Amino acid sequence: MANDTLQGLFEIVKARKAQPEEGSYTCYLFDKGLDKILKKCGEECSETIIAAKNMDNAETVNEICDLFYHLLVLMAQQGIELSEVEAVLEERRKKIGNLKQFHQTNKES
Ligand SMILES: N=c1c2ncn([C@@H]3O[C@H](COP(=O)(O)OP(=O)(O)OP(=O)(O)O)[C@@H](O)[C@H]3O)c2ncn1[C@@H]1O[C@H](COP(=O)(O)O)[C@@H](O)[C@H]1O
Repeated sequence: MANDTLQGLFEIVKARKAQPEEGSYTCYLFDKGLDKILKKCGEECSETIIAAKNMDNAETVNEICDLFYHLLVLMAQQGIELSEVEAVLEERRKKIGNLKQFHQTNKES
């Protein structure tokens, strides 16, 4: 579900890059270029931290959505596919499982 939502948004972001559209905020970011996109990622990250420190979950969720969106714009800008991120996460998931098993085995012996 979350995967489909991110994938759907990413498809729109990539479509904006391929075919600029009037009034599109995404196109505005691509026009400005990498430095602007990186600045926005930094800002949204800071705003997420502030919202979380304020214990405001509704605001934190909003800021996480802004951050996800800007990260997807960054990925499109750099030619990174969502499948590359998923593949790394999937590899890590396997490794974490192995590590737990390793600690468990060591404790028992
Ligand atoms: N998910 C988002 C999304 N999240 C955040 N934002 C924009 O990110 C900006 C963040 O707000 P800020 O106040 O930090 O920035 P700002 O002052 O508006 O802009 P800057 O001058 O600082 O760049 C807002 O303008 C939001 O509208 C988004 N803009 C677009 N999308 C989605 O992207 C898709 C394409 O949108 P368009 O490119 O606008 O057609 C649509 O499906 C949208 O839902």
